[in-house]
Amino acid sequence: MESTTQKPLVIGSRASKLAQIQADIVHEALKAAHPDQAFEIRLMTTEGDRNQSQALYLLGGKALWTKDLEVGLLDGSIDMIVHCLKDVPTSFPEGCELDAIMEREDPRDSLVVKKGLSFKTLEELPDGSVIGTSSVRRVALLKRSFPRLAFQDVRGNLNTRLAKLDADDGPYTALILAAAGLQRLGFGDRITSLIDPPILYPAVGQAALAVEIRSGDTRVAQVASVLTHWQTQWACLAERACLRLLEGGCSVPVGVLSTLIPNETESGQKSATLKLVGTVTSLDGSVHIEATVDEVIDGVDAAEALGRKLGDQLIANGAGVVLDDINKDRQAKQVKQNIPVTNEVSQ
Ligand SMILES: NCc1[nH]cc(CCC(=O)O)c1CC(=O)O
Repeated sequence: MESTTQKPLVIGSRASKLAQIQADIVHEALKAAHPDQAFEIRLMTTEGDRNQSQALYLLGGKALWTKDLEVGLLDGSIDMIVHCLKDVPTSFPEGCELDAIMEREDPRDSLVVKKGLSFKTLEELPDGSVIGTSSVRRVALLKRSFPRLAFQDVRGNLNTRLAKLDADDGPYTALILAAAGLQRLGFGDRITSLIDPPILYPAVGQAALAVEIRSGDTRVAQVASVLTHWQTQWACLAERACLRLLEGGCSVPVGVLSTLIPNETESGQKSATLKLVGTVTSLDGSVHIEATVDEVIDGVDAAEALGRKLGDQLIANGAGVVLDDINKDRQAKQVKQNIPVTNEVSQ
């Protein structure tokens, strides 16, 4: 029985503008589904927000963005966390688990050209143009197709990055940003062009929002489950299973393009054909490994098994060498700069 006298459920979120918009999306959907349940949003800054100085590749740790919120989840000050699924590590701290996954928006990355410049596509950019991105996946894949372009780290939330791009004396000609984030933030008009595979394969989980809860909190799990879009959930859990397998000891520029086609079944039992194209690319773009799997699946377990199969295929096709090199490169730089050694990267 739900009643308005029940204590409000607290939705935790980072405090950036994008994170607030995402928390509002979740809040509105939950209110609509549970009119008698009260909710409130609690905003928190995370280590990732506080430390804007170092390259994400070296700083590592997607947990930078999630840990402070997870502490709140575990101490009961919040009941659920809204995340971009892309930023959620593939394994959770003890006591936390992934719950809902919402319908995915456009998973593609986009080119955002500096205001006042008329270039429309990557092809049109002059040699040596500086592309701002902090994602090793984007750098690796773009170096492969556009070795004549230059790449430079850019940090900060989306608003900050766009301001850095447009600054008169700024170094960047263009940024690469997820279309979904720009659209949610109302900056869809800044998308100069969308970048399709095989130029850029999306990051695992890109463009899907997700909710993390306390393990075994059946009440919150039940409340939040209305948010789940099963087609997105199956595809994204498969992608995450692939990434988890590849991370075994190291972290990599991984891209995955998922295509899920629901099957008509007479029994009402859900079923779908899921095709996954996975990529692992060396940091300089010189080695590029691909694999494809395509199967009929009947649930999340089968989705995850298919994701692991994709990971195994990538290893069989030679991804292991790329993974080892990247791991060594990162560790050497971390040691040199006195940064704690970690194995996670920004996607
Ligand atoms: N790493 C930051 C981040 N995490 C999720 C998104 C985009 C929105 C999404 O994938 O849901 C972004 C910005 C970007 O990559 O341009």
